[in-house]
Amino acid sequence: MSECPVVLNKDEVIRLLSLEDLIPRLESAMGKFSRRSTSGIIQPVRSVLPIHKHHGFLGLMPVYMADEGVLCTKLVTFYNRAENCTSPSTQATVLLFDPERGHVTAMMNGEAITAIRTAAVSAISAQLLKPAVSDVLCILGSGQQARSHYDVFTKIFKFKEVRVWSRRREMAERFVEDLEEPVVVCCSVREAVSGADVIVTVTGATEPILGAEWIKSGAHIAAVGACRPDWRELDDVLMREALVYVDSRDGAHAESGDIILSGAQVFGELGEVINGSVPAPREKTTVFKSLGMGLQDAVAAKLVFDKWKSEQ
Ligand SMILES: NC(=O)C1=CN([C@@H]2O[C@H](COP(=O)(O)OP(=O)(O)OC[C@H]3O[C@@H](n4cnc5c(N)ncnc54)[C@H](O)[C@@H]3O)[C@@H](O)[C@H]2O)C=CC1
Ligand SMILES: O=C([O-])C1=[NH+]CCC1
Repeated sequence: MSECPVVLNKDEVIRLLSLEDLIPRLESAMGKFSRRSTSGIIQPVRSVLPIHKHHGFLGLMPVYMADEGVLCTKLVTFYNRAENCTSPSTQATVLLFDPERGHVTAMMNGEAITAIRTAAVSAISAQLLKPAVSDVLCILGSGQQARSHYDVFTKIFKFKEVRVWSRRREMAERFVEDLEEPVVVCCSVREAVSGADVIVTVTGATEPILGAEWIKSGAHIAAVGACRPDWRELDDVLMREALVYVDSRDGAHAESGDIILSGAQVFGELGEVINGSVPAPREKTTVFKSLGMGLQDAVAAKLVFDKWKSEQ
């Protein structure tokens, strides 16, 4: 190693990563990614190594953005484990490299990056696809992603009501205890999503928990969990009847149980909507099936590192 990398912990990443800077950079990078041949971005579908014995996975998410001079990879572990386990179910480290010389320039906490960039991408999907009048936000799940989605969505949008459901009610109650604004704790998914304009699914579910029959026509769903080809959050009818958008078609066809097992057609990539090459009819029920891309981590990590350098 020719130089020692800068090491940034979770608090530093949170301090250095501004949502205002992140969102336009993500839009621009995802738009560019969806232009493929002219994009100058190399991002293979993530390699995922199963850790059978412990119900977990190790994902490797490299990306090279030639025009931006960004070479990056995230290493992420994610587990499907009991709620009483004290370790976070998603943990990650992001490495930035010098693309010319090959050494690592920065190593940073990837949990913060994963939480913030995933919520920011979901917010971009909601900005483009949610109903013109969106008063009610519903969050299904009460973990790390639930919190980052709550923070980002309530910062960017104005909802009249926010609801949360968690499989164990006490987890939802604990979730709302930390919040300054009132959030309604719901007893069932059906109650939580009924009449909601925007629904975020951020659970560790492996079977569908959200059915088409409970959802208001025209709602927008940011479906963030179920990142394995045999895991589900949404039922077949919802997947087949909604317009389904993804972050990456290749990723979705390789990794999304909601898409693979329902046989749903992908209507477009979020980047294509950003580019204006795929329509975004707000009156239709829409699903953004998020899987996460190395590109999103790279954009966030570069922002963090550039900000850190500007302070030296
Ligand atoms: N699309 C993306 O870019 C990313 C997706 N994820 C995925 O998002 C989901 C949430 O991640 P975290 O918030 O980090 O996890 P977490 O463990 O902090 O929260 C998971 C939540 O799901 C609930 N849950 C677990 N099993 C369930 C089940 N069978 N039915 C209903 N609820 C259940 C838990 O009670 C908890 O509220 C996971 O599936 C994770 O793999 C995580 C990071 C990025
Ligand atoms: O993009 C990401 O980091 C992940 N997606 C699913 C689990 C972790």
